[in-house]
Amino acid sequence: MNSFLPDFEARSEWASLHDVKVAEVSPSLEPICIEMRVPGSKSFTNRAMIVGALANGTSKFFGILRSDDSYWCIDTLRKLGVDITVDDDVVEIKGVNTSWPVKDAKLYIGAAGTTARFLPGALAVSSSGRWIIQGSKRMNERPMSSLIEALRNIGADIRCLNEEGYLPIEITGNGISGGVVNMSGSTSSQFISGVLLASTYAKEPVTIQIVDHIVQQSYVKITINLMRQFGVKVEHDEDLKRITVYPGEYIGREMQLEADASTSGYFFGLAAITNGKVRITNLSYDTFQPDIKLVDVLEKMGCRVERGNGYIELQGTPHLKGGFDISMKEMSDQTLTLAAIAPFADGPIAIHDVAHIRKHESDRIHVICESLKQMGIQVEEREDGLTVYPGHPKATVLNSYDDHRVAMSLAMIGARVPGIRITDPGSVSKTCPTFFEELKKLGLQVKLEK
Ligand SMILES: O=C(O)C1=C[C@@H](OP(=O)(O)O)[C@@H](O)[C@H](O)C1
Ligand SMILES: C=C(OP(=O)(O)O)C(=O)O
Repeated sequence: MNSFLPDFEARSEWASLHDVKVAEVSPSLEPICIEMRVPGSKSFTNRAMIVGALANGTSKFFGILRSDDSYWCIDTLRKLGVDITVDDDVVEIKGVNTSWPVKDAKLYIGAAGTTARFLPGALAVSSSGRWIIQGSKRMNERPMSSLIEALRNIGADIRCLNEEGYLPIEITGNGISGGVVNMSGSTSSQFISGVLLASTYAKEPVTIQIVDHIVQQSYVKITINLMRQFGVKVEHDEDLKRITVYPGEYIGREMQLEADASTSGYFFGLAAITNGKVRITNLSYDTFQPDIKLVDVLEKMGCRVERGNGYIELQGTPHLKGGFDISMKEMSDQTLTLAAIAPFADGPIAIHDVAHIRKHESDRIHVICESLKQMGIQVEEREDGLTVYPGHPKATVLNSYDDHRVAMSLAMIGARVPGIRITDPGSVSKTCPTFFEELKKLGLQVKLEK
């Protein structure tokens, strides 16, 4: 694994640390005590872009995330001929009402699971055009088959160009019909979101029946909520086993996007392990973003959480409680955050139900286990999770494996252990190019080596 090479092609103009080889992180000399804002949510940004582009009329989004994932999504939509103006974190987008002006293009979507899973349906609904979607090396290895199969079942014309079920794919715009489609949600919730987003433009209602369970159901709720806010009728039962979308159209509108709860998790985690205090002033507990629930876990571990009106404050503790089992299925992007916090707790923490994250930006279960072991921490790796035992991590050089969450989680350990060295720290640019700048603002000592 040490010969691992990042895929630099997926780093965009919005990435940071282009020529930085190593970031060394060491503890703050003062207790952490900060009020901060976090960048916009990746999930909201890329949904909003695609819905805004499909829509009838103009949309304006405030508080977008500027990162690799959103850069490639916007770049792709521009290559499709959509008129998009970006001014700092505000975007204006002139919807094309499903008629993409550029009818023939090769579209590079970088490493973004969201764009990879939301765009195919958005293209398939068009009545004409032929496009190729290709992704980063890792995105080309990540699963797409349930999505492709489901879209084909409602009439989409999609051809896999290399291996069946993977990018690159060719999509021919021929409209979609509708009907009942059975889907599995156990690999990725994004497949369900991708079919839902397209279904607005089917000729007949589309009903998705989930044959098993949806990992991270909340992301499907975010999709449904957004579709409704853009004027589309969606009905579902209580446990999201059956969801129906009625034919309609998205109507362009203005919208303030939420801050990223997943990014916030690292800063709450930093307060937790240093007995510090972090208040995030543009995030509310009242959100569908599942990762907000990390604060509940940290509260259970002894931290004090204030869920305010438009802010969340977390005060750490000198004595973090461990000794519990937890299912992270519903907030699996925080698995690595909790695994990095776990050595500082007073008992083992066993994380379950996250087998699907082996198919994310890296094989996350394996990578975090290897990294913790490298620091001398005892871990047990299981197919669906891991157990981390209390210990004293040793400073060492750690690979980020081109995975933003690996880099950000391991960097947190530097808040307690001087000299944690992370190679290719620029991988954070997928969702948070400013991460190491923020660490400095918290008081951590960060050295960037070229
Ligand atoms: O829909 C979304 O915005 C997301 C869904 C989740 O993916 P999976 O359901 O594939 O795990 C999550 O991990 C990802 O970061 C964002
Ligand atoms: C899994 C993630 O991203 P993606 O949207 O590429 O699936 C993530 O951000 O942790």
